[in-house]
Amino acid sequence: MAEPQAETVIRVEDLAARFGGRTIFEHVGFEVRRGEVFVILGGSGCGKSTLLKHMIGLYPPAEGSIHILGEDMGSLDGAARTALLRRIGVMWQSGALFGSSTLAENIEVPLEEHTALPAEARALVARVKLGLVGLADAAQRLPAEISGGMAKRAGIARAMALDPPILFLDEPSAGLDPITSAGLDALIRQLARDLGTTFVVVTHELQSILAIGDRCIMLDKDAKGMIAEGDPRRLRDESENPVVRAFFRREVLEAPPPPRGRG
Ligand SMILES: Nc1ncnc2c1ncn2[C@@H]1O[C@H](COP(=O)(O)OP(=O)(O)OP(=O)(O)O)[C@@H](O)[C@H]1O
Repeated sequence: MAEPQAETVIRVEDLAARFGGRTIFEHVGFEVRRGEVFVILGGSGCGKSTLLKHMIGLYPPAEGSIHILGEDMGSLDGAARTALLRRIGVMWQSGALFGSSTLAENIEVPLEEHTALPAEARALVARVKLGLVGLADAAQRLPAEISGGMAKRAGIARAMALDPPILFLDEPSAGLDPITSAGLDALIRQLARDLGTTFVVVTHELQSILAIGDRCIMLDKDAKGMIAEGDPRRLRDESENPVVRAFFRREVLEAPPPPRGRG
């Protein structure tokens, strides 16, 4: 969990996203602090992925600004922009591994692209990163030979290859069963705690939000913007916004039943 006064590593101010004149959201503003797991949540189509893509510089803001590690994303170009982008890691929903390369080779790709490390050092870094996500024994396997949960872990290991202080995860639980998803949540918390990595996680999985999120924001399609910000457990218990309450309650009802045969 982040220190109360931890440094701000991301500052989003009055951000608007529009496509062809259509507003997806506007007046979005929040801060992410070093070492916390920050969750972007909301129903389908509210703009979670669009916000993430703005934060990693894939889309220019229609209005407003995004500062990452003190740098204004919008004002950087060329080498300064590349240098900043190297300091953030991204794991896309699918894991997006290269199918014909082993897991170790997958992790070496960003090292080959962005560093002058010799082959033995790259191999060593790949082993360390796979060890961090519990895949030390799977280094020589191909993506087709591993489970969905392992592919997500490998995707996180690859996103960590260059030791970024901030990691963005797009729907990490998508396509996973509840037990595998809970294991991934535990890994995310462990990495945040042990390495001090800041996580920004896009998800609409309530169990994950409550398990990993120090703080969150909730986007809403109808409001075209943010409708809540804060500790997700407090929002669940105390929010007076009916949409926020419905979001948490609906999904609680959809959660799997507790195991039978106890008590
Ligand atoms: N490049 C784009 N051009 C035009 N419209 C886009 C583009 N990217 C996203 N949109 C639109 O923005 C809206 C929000 O999409 P987005 O994928 O960000 O939502 P989301 O909250 O991540 O949804 P989900 O949970 O279903 O993935 C959608 O209506 C989508 O069609």
